[in-house]
Amino acid sequence: MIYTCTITPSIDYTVYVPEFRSGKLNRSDEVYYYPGGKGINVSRVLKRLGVSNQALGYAGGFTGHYIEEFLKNEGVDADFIQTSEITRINVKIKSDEETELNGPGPELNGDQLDALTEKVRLMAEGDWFILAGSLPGSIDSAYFLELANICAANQVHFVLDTSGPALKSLLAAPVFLVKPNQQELGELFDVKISTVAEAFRYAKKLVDQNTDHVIVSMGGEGALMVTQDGAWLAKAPRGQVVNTVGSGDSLVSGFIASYTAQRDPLEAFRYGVASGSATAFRSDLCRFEDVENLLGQVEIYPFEEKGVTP
Ligand SMILES: Nc1ncnc2c1ncn2[C@@H]1O[C@H](COP(=O)(O)OP(=O)(O)OP(=O)(O)O)[C@@H](O)[C@H]1O
Ligand SMILES: O=P(O)(O)OC[C@@]1(O)O[C@H](CO)[C@@H](O)[C@@H]1O
Repeated sequence: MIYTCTITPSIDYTVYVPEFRSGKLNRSDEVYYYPGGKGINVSRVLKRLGVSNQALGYAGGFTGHYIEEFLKNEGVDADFIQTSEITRINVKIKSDEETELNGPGPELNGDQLDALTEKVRLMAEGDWFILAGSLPGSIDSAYFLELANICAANQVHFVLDTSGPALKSLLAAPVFLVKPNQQELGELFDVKISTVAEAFRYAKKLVDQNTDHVIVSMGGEGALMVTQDGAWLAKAPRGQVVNTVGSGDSLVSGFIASYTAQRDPLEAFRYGVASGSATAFRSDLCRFEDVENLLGQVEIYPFEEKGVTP
């Protein structure tokens, strides 16, 4: 079974304005209320790709209720631990640029944390645990490391798509896949990464540490995958960008959907990049047909430290 986990879900209040003017009154006649948070996005895309999974995490208040109802209507299985706090609303402004305003995650007490630990303990060998999205600073990183160690002990594949201080400590545990974007990878090492060669160098450090697959996503430029067996660069397909929110999460979904079916990391990488781009070309997340249509347009090249080998 595949489990996603979103500690900090959101409603993504997505507003299209032809020209956004900061400090002024802006009016929009096109708005959407998507359930968000990275793990939830991963779950929704997995479901669209025909892969059954369960969304775990925390939700509360009227916004939490909205998210649960939305997922139920889409047929996405969810089992959230309830919070007394209202789940955040993140504002996504789509104009000539994309502007985001994300709220904080919930304050969680010991019982709420224990309830998640218990769910992780019950996972079986061969299951997948995808921890995605921001991890509140109010929770000690040691807690997340404990979850990672339970996964390792029970041979549950551990996948990470998060950022910040907790990510740094979590990479001490065995990780099947981590998907930082270029900026998040840089933050891990306190450097600014501006070239693929630099991304390769730091991704390789993670592979040499304890991570099987590192995928560094680079927006419209595509992505770089580094494993013990080599490194590959995928060029993203070109298209009309509508809303890139969730494209990184879709990459993770596409990779896992393909990998669990074929156990072929390169094909999974291709499927992941196609899924990420398919989401960038839609207002909401990608659909199965979108991914299949883009698959043939994802070009993959082996990458060597000197550069790309076409
Ligand atoms: N402008 C774009 N054109 C084509 N594909 C894109 C574009 N932006 C993103 N993608 C696709 O989505 C993948 C992930 O994008 P990105 O690096 O922006 O992830 P991210 O920063 O983790 O995003 P998010 O946190 O919103 O999910 C890219 O590797 C690429 O395949
Ligand atoms: O604040 P976080 O947890 O880092 O990111 C949350 C978020 O921006 O990520 C998703 C897209 O990846 C959105 O659905 C959501 O609003």
